[in-house]
Amino acid sequence: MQPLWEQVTIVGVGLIGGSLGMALRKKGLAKSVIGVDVREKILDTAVEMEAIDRGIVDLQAGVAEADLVVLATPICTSVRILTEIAPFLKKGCVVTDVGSTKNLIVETAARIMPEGTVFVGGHPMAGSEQAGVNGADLYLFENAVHILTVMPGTPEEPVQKLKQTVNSIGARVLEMNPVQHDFLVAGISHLPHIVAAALVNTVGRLHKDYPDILGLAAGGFRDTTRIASGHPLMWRDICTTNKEQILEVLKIFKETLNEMEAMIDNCDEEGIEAEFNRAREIRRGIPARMKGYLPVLYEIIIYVPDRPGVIAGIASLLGEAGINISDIEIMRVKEGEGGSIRLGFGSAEDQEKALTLFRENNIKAKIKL
Ligand SMILES: NC(=O)c1ccc[n+]([C@@H]2O[C@H](COP(=O)([O-])OP(=O)(O)OC[C@H]3O[C@@H](n4cnc5c(N)ncnc54)[C@H](O)[C@@H]3O)[C@@H](O)[C@H]2O)c1
Ligand SMILES: O=C(O)C(=O)C[C@]1(C(=O)O)C=C[C@@H](O)C=C1
Repeated sequence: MQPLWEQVTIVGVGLIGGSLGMALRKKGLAKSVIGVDVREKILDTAVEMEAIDRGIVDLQAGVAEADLVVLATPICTSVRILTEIAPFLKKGCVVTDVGSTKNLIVETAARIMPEGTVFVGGHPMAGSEQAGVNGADLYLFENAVHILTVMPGTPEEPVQKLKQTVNSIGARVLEMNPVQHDFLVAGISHLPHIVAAALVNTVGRLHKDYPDILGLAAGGFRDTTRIASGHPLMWRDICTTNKEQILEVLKIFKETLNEMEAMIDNCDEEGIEAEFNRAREIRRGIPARMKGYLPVLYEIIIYVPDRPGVIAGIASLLGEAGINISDIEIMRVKEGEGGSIRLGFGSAEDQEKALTLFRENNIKAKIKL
């Protein structure tokens, strides 16, 4: 692909910045990708992981020649860095960010961006609980929604270039204003993190008197609390820069919790069942095959004996039939006996073909709904 940018500078080559650098380089979207971070060691790792072409610790020098700057540090740091770099940006430079909240940085940009430069806020709705460049993933943005907060009066050409960049790394652009963005993500992203942390800390309190409690954690506790392992500093910045919106959704959450508490207290069987039914229905509304809005995987679960070479056998069976495996996970295994494997395919057609193939070969298989 023809490079869209001469030089992209990513400030903060961590999980998101590193993943973005990998995707930009892989797709040939920039002639060079420069990384700026606080320590040489991080930059060396980023070069080794092919996330950047070259690293530089000096912020001013790192952005001076860039025609696209991406701020990918914790949000309060990005706001501070934007203020610091603004006077040194070259004419025509486009600045975007990946921060989880948008009001503060968009307001700051409106005040300080020099004439001839453009700021467009960004937020990829993809990530993980890991932090740092070692957690970066070339395919992190594949099928993810990438929100852009394009403000009225922003020149069309840089916006189009940015949209093309986002689309080229496999994500899908969704335009939103920062106020609406911050309220919606308070509900769909920030509340879950706060609740997960509160859940873990509640069990932490029990842990004092019942030290064995963590050993009892099954799928439910693990599934609902994965994100509680996220970077505390990142989440601190999210909470402080989205205070009002988070407080608003927390109020609704507490009301919901209080209602459930009352139902349980009153042994209101009908009410409890209705509440769980409502939750089940709403959750079913999340498109099952989608991360964000685009289709991702068509999945099958197979049950196989625990024997050396089983996975290789499955892979070649599918390979010979021209079916590509998009994702594979060993779900459960009893050593020496057998286990279940989840396989993901790129289309319903491949899923159907694979199911037939497994059944023809006496491999127990079912579609994962
Ligand atoms: N983690 C996620 O799931 C996720 C998802 C979407 C958006 N975001 C947003 O992306 C941003 C980055 O998050 P992350 O998860 O990649 O964090 P991270 O901790 O993995 O990476 C941040 C990087 O910024 C560097 N950094 C910190 N201060 C710096 C400074 N002053 N100058 C230069 N570099 C500096 C750190 O060394 C680190 O390499 C945050 O604003 C976050 O809100 C995160
Ligand atoms: O950990 C994940 O799987 C994430 O998608 C991280 C997540 C989220 O849960 O909403 C967290 C913060 C971001 O701003 C975007 C994404």
